[in-house]
Amino acid sequence: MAQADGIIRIGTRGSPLALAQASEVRARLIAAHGLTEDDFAIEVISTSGDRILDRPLSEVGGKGLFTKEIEAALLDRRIDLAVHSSKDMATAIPDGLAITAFLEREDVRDAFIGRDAKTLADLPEGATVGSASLRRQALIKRLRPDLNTIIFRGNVQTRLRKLGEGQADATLLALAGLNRMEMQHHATDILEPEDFPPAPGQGAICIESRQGDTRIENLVSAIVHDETSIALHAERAFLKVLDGSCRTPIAARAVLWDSGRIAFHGMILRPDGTEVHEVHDEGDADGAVALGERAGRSVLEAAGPHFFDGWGDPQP
Ligand SMILES: NCc1[nH]cc(CCC(=O)O)c1CC(=O)O
Repeated sequence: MAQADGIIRIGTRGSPLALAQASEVRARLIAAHGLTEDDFAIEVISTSGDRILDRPLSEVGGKGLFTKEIEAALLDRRIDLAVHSSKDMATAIPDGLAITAFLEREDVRDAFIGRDAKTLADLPEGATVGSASLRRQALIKRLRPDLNTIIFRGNVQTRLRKLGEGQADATLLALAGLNRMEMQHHATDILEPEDFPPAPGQGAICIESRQGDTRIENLVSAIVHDETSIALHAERAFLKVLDGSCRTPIAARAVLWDSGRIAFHGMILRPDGTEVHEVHDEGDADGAVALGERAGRSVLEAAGPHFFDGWGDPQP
């Protein structure tokens, strides 16, 4: 491709996982278009989610925390495309921006990383699990009400360090992130998604760019993964229906099978794991959004109007 268009500036967070994801996007674009590394600049942007490390995300303002500053850089034209973990993306995208690609999904499952006990079942009564994720805390308490959960913030390396220091007996991390950093040997077990469904979007990288920026849209269209996009549309539609409170633990997994059918599993939980509402449904791939919305409405209805009471104010 001719370089008259200029350097492609990729915006990313600075964590090792974020940088690995940005390099993967760059490598895929290089392979798809015969470009070289010199055609790209990787701009590291610090986000509030990287700076505020002493509070759970749900208290600081939820999902936008890992994306707001990067989206501002897109709107200011300091970068041309942003690489995100889909799991960190709010369902509302700022005016003028759009998700232009979902890449092929990595493993969607959560990994268990234990110090002495190698599996969740083997943890002794009253053991402590570190996690910043409301979903993981609630799923743990549902399966093991005797366990204590403490907040583990920071990037993957920080959390593994805290575990190594003995601040908890175990932690959970997305296997996708460990795989991308070639750190999968830290996992002592893998949690099955039927018992331990992932966060909507887990394991999938997405690219965000300015609406109408056809240079970037054309470039990234070559690396879009259709099946992942369909699954993500269903999972994000489910999330959007439930978005009233970012303190709600929400899990969802859409799987494509039999050329064009989607199997959908969604769940909402009370943060202490004592109440769970889940849905299994299926539908055609071309109705992915409708399937996710229907599943979202069905768990909302099962949960009833008071399910969300008493967890603090919904985020704006
Ligand atoms: N908020 C942190 C975050 N965002 C995405 C991932 C994992 C990678 C992915 O889901 O694609 C992680 C770390 C983790 O949960 O272990």
